[in-house]
Amino acid sequence: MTDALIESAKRAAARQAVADHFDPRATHVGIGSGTTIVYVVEAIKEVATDPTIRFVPTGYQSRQVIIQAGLTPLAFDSLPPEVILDIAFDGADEVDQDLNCIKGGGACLFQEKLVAERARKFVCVADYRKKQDRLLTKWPTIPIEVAPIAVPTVLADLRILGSPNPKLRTTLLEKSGPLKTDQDFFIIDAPFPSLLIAADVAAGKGKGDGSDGTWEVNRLATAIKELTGVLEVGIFSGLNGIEAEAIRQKEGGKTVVTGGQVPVAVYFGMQDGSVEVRVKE
Ligand SMILES: O=C[C@H](O)[C@H](O)[C@H](O)COP(=O)(O)O
Repeated sequence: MTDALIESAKRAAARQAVADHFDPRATHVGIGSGTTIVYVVEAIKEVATDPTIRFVPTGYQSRQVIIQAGLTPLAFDSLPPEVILDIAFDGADEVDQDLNCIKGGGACLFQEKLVAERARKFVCVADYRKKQDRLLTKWPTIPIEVAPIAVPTVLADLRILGSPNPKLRTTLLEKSGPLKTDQDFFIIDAPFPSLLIAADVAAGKGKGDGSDGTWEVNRLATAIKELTGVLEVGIFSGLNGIEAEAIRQKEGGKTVVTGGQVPVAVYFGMQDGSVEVRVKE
């Protein structure tokens, strides 16, 4: 398993995701963070001819990738309230059978969630290492963005929720101290046993509410998000953008539907050079 193989898997997945989902008539496009998104931007650059398209970044690195490609960034908080992104692309650290994702390996989960939820369609691109049936199979921890002053409390609360050894993420050079996010917050990485999907709970594989040591994806995301001091949790679960919009329409636009954070499709670049697409069954 060479680095070159992983990089070409990312590039292949990115090219196919862009070919299938990027419409050159788009006006606003979300661009995520990480190493895989670089190949997405590379592929978009080849087909985006309209200079008025605005690309909404999910943080500092993402903005640099957009600028270096000669595309035009637009800050998330400059988006007029009525504007919905035509599409958002991003990477993922691990994806389960239901397309729930762990994100935040690069500490950008908060802005990534804002952008994903603002998009009509959210599409993820990843290499074969990220394709699993359940979350926390190979990727070891849930990234959680936390207010610095709340770190000791949140660490203690996570242990109570069943995380054996949650840790504050440091920079690569450990002596430089905790890693700071684009919001000047910190990241806690919390391990948990591999997460159940809703069908596992229905099949009696565990309660999924933490009481028997098992957690279902949505329930764990909610439990962590409720801890005071947590800005956002790196579990993207629940509805996708199309499902969230369908509920909004049904309710006459009056109901706030939190969600739309799950991708409509995930493109995995495989070891043999093929690309596998996972969509909701
Ligand atoms: O915070 C970072 C993001 O969630 C990334 O999208 C994720 O870590 C995947 O990154 P990469 O494409 O480098 O594997």
